[in-house]
Amino acid sequence: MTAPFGARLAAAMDAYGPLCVGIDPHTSLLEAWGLPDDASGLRSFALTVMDAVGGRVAAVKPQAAFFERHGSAGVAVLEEVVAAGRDSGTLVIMDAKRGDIGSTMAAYAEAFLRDGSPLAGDALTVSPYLGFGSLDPAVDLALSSGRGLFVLCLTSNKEGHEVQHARTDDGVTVAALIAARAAALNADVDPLGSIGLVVGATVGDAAQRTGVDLAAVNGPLLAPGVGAQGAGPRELAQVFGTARRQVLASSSRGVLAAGPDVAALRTAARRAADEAAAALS
Ligand SMILES: O=C(O)c1cc(=O)[nH]c(=O)n1[C@@H]1O[C@H](COP(=O)(O)O)[C@@H](O)[C@H]1O
Repeated sequence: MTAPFGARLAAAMDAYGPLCVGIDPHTSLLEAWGLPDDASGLRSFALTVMDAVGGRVAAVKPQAAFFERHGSAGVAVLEEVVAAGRDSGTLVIMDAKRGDIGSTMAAYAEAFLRDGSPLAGDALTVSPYLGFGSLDPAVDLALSSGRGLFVLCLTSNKEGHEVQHARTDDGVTVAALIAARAAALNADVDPLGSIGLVVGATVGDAAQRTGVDLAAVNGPLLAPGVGAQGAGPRELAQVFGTARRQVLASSSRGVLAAGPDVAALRTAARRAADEAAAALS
């Protein structure tokens, strides 16, 4: 029986530091690495990143869009990344941000969270903006298979405010509602629940302003926005306050820009992990 995702992530963060390396093979990065903008270039890029950081960081987060844009050959590379994560003992957070009505969500859950599916990593990013309850099939399958979810709560982009900071008739913000639903699913789990939230490292004091109680979530907090989007150690410490031990900082371009040299990628990932650890200790 696989241990729950929350426990596996907590152990990985203790061992390697609170950093997730995002695998976002942008056209501009393929070019900078001297690779063609096709499935062969994508494969070389993604497997070089796995070679550099596999077994050395807590998690990797392949961004599905950059694989899907190469069609079925790109999706096959995404499957190889999932397998490489499993082989190296590095957790794979599939960043596909799925969200749909419940009956369709069940099919997404089968694709990304079911044992034996080639696209099933250890966790999946999901969007709750069709209603948190629409995610139930993913919640159920994640919990029963030892996997996790990261539910978008306070995203790193400024356009997210209009939805996430909006208030219900009762005056509660949408973000606070989402955080409370995740907290209920993680109640009493030790050391960390498996239903995490996405809270951008760039959001400043948004958690306080929206009434989101991050510490009460008792689950992992994926914090993208580190590096290329401008957040650093100071922002991490400011945004997360007393919830720091739950945070998994995420950086994609900030690390990937060091490639294609494997040693340079390793050094960049180590530096980012050490900085995150210092900021969140
Ligand atoms: O879910 C995410 O990972 C995510 C949520 C969010 O609020 N903001 C955000 O940037 N992301 C993702 O995190 C990655 C950020 O990449 P960099 O800006 O290059 O570090 C991209 O893959 C985004 O899709």
